[in-house]
Amino acid sequence: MKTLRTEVAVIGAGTAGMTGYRAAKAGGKQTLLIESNVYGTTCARVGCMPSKLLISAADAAHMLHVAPRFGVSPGQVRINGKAVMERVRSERDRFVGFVVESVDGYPAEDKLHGHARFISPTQLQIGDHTLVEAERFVIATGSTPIVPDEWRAAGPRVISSDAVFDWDDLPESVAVAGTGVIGLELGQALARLGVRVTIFGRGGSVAQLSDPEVLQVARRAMTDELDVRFKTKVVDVAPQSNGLGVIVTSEDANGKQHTEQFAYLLSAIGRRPNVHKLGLENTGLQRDHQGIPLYDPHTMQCGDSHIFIAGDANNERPQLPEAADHGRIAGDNAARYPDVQPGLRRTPLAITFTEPQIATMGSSYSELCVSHAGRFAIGKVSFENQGRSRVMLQNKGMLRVYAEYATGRFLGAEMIGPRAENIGHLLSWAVQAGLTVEAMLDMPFYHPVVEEGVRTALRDLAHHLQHEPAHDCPCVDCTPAP
Ligand SMILES: Cc1cc2nc3c(=O)[nH]c(=O)nc-3n(C[C@H](O)[C@H](O)[C@H](O)COP(=O)(O)OP(=O)(O)OC[C@H]3O[C@@H](n4cnc5c(N)ncnc54)[C@H](O)[C@@H]3O)c2cc1C
Ligand SMILES: NC(=O)c1ccc[n+]([C@@H]2O[C@H](COP(=O)([O-])OP(=O)(O)OC[C@H]3O[C@@H](n4cnc5c(N)ncnc54)[C@H](O)[C@@H]3O)[C@@H](O)[C@H]2O)c1
Repeated sequence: MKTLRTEVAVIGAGTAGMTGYRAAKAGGKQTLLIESNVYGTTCARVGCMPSKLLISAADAAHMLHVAPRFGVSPGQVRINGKAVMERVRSERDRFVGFVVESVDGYPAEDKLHGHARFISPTQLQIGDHTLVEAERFVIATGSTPIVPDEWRAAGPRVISSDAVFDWDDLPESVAVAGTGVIGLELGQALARLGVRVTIFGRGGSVAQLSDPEVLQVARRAMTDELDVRFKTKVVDVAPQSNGLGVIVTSEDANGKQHTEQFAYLLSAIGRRPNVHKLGLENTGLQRDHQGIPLYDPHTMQCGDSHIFIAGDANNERPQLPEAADHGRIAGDNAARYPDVQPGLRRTPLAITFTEPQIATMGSSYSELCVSHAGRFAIGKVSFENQGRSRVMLQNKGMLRVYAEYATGRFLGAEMIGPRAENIGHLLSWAVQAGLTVEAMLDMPFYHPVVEEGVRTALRDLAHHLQHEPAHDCPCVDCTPAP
């Protein structure tokens, strides 16, 4: 076995790992980037980019579907599944190509291929070929979709999101398990592209929402358009005898079972951080119940050790911009160690690209019920009669905004509605800037724009801050039942 020595070893060449590698190099350290799979990152290969490509095709189909309501008739709509998937794959390959080009630009001696595993706090074994000795480490190993073993046993027609973007045609039908971000984004996109889709949600959750009023509106918006069955569990999955599909048995809240056939079952029930085959038991690090090392979210340092953890691997906020921020902080601190410094953490912002879009920014309702119980007020707006939303036939949804009683400081918001991706930015910037509701209402609002709906919600919030008692949370943990 070959032995390599380096100052910093970065495990995983995804977004967090690549950013971490560049930060450690910028800190003047000899750095080795270790990757077990192909280069290209989860985001570009099987995540953010191909999913948004599929959603854009679905948006185009949907626009034609609603056009007659404006008096515009597009004629007979045909969806060419092969052409849809061809564009998804070719544009995806283009994005992946840019990432691979970046990695190609790194010096050859900085890269190593193989699965890394700690065999001591300062040593990694890479496959069966190399021993790496390093002074500091960045764990940036990402996450893996969860597919329960009993579903996987039904064969190759049980898939995760990874498989969707390699299809060369759209299937006739897909059962989706999970009403989280992936289940709803992909489920709605496929349904809008003419695929027969049923989405099973074992509870009542909708993506990342926690506000009960927004959740209620979101459930209605989803069930109005899609076959979403809340409070319905997938209890059995078997292969079809011809091997061309799966037989899915589900059970609703009354215990009633239903058996249906689909071409695929897409498991979208969450992703697990890749910390289990890493030999972390050989590092001496303290770990939580999921096996993730305890770390400081401002420095990414695990305990007071020379090991840092970034991106989906730490499961804090499994999103692309966070992976990049984590990676930068971890790589920088690995280079500076032991002089570790807090890095820039931004206000939380999460966007789900369904239609209506879903956005949460700043502190969520469920977080405020814990941190500010009895000390925050709520304002809201429904988009049903909001002028511009109605003009665009996108008048569905609700925004709820939160502020602190004593100071009037804006704390966060949850919404489903039109242009949530833009409103999400606006409101998360306001949280990060520490604005009060009063200061936000002094800002310009044009006409007619969806942001006038934000103003309505803020005016309502200002009123509640002045005249009403503090919002009393009905529950301590408001997360919907799983
Ligand atoms: C379908 C889907 C859609 C998404 N859409 C969005 C979106 O719209 N917006 C958004 O912000 N986020 C989105 N995300 C989330 C986003 O893709 C991830 O948060 C982000 O890519 C995580 O980056 P990472 O660097 O932590 O992990 P990754 O990019 O997965 O990198 C981890 C790397 O580590 C390697 N590795 C693992 N273990 C080892 C080991 N032991 N040795 C060596 N190498 C190892 C892996 O092979 C992998 O290359 C989406 C995710 C999915 C699945
Ligand atoms: N637009 C985006 O930013 C975007 C898009 C896709 C994915 N992502 C990231 O990827 C992560 C993973 O997405 P996801 O949708 O897989 O996870 P998720 O955590 O968003 O949703 C998982 C869903 O599965 C349900 N569930 C869990 N266990 C189950 C079981 N045994 N049976 C049935 N249902 C079960 C949960 O109640 C939940 O509704 C997200 O947290 C997100 O950060 C982000």
